[in-house]
Amino acid sequence: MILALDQGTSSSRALLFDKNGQLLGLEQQEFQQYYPQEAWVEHDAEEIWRSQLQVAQRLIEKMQISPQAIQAIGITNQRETTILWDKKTGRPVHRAIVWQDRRTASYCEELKQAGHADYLRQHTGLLADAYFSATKIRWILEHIPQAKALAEKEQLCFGTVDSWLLWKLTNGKVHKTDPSNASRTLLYNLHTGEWDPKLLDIFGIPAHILPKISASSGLFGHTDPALFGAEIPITGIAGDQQAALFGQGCWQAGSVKNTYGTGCFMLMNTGNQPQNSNSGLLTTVAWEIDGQRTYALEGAVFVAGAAIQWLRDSLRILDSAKDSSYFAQQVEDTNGVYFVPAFAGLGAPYWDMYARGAILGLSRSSTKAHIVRAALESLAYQSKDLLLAMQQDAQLPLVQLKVDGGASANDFLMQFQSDILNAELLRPSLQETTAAGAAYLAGLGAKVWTKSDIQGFLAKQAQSFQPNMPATDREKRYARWLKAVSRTRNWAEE
Ligand SMILES: Nc1ncnc2c1ncn2[C@@H]1O[C@H](COP(=O)(O)OP(=O)(O)O)[C@@H](O)[C@H]1O
Ligand SMILES: O=P(O)(O)OC[C@H](O)CO
Repeated sequence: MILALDQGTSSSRALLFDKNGQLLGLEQQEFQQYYPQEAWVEHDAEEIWRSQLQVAQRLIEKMQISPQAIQAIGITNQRETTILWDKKTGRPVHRAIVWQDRRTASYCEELKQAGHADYLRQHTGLLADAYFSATKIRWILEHIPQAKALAEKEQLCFGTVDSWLLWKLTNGKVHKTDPSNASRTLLYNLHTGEWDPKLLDIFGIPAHILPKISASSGLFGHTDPALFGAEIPITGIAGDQQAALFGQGCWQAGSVKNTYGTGCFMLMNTGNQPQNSNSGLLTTVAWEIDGQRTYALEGAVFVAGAAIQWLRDSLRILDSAKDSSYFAQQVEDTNGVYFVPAFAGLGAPYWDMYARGAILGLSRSSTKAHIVRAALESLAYQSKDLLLAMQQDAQLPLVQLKVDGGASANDFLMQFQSDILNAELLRPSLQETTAAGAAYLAGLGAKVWTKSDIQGFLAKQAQSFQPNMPATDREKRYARWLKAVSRTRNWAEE
């Protein structure tokens, strides 16, 4: 059996897979989001750890399995989210600064003005944007005196969520990450596969706080026996979007998946060479296995399912995210309402840190159902923005898209997505592809499975959504979406 730990932005999950790659059980726990200031987003790193440990322990108890039966653990995680902790006590020096947090936007402008954007682009495949970890690390070092003092004594550790969980699982024995997570920090050189000294210098980050980088599949360490009653090897780590790419079986160059979670993330496998984007996409490591790195092009949308969460938790017009489908289908269309959920600026392909959310086209006849429908449609429009950029970079027409993530359970959304893209969507029967990807990497790393075993698991039935919207309708709606997006641009610029 393989245990996958899937630490997402909205919840922590633990999933058990049997020797045939079948999902045996799942435990999940949402945790608190903190919004201390406009466009700041934080998590309590201790709560991330507690919730992740609890779901794993609960699952083992519920399934009534012996911890010795777990052959390996795979970790997958929300990426970029930044945690700094005291090496001696293991206590975080600040709340985790979440990937969506925009507090370092003005510093990113300074980076651009200082002429660093080209170096960043060429060596990391990323942009000078508040999304990535480096500017968040710098912010903590500058604003939290304890962090600075610990750094001076070489007693400070940095990690993305994978490293933090690994550290806690091994009781402080292992400080490592994998290339898929490292490639989201703005500190990792895509070509050498190492932390880049010039980037560390630009950001003023000491090298000794960084984790060691190990292949995504292979032994990272063993769990402390006090946690589960056994020393379980941790043999797979990947950022959640790359894990989903792996879990969807997108192993060949040119294959694409889109994940609908808190955000939306479209990734295309580009093979063993990093490919530059001319269309606002990111170049990233997909995974490293057996000394071979695979790369991907990625389009990232910051707010997707989170817009539905906002309707539920802030506006309180939904009892659950699932209900969005019911309300959306109470009306034939949005009656001209467009919802641009740029709560955290706009990611790919716009990269506008100062865009902010808007609901446009309201009239006296607008209802809750129109707004809910517009929110769901915004996930599909944002994904179309990504796909067009990807097609431009890859020079390939895309006819089929593999989909997954929490919001992909919404049939209304999937049909609308297929219509607006004019492409077939394939939703696998196992929707937990992120966790499956982590389990596969761990299973390979522990030599429980071979690649061909995993290919056998992947050949399962998928549900297909076929496009069914007249071209003129599709084009008209998308043109209105682009107009709506243009109205949100640069809103918060000082
Ligand atoms: N049926 C649904 N319709 C629309 N959105 C949904 C639905 N179910 C879940 N979501 C949204 O999907 C997100 C959760 O998906 P998940 O893949 O678990 O996210 P993450 O990995 O980011 O924590 C939430 O933002 C939630 O609002
Ligand atoms: O938690 P998710 O699934 O929304 O994924 C978050 C991404 O990894 C952020 O880059």
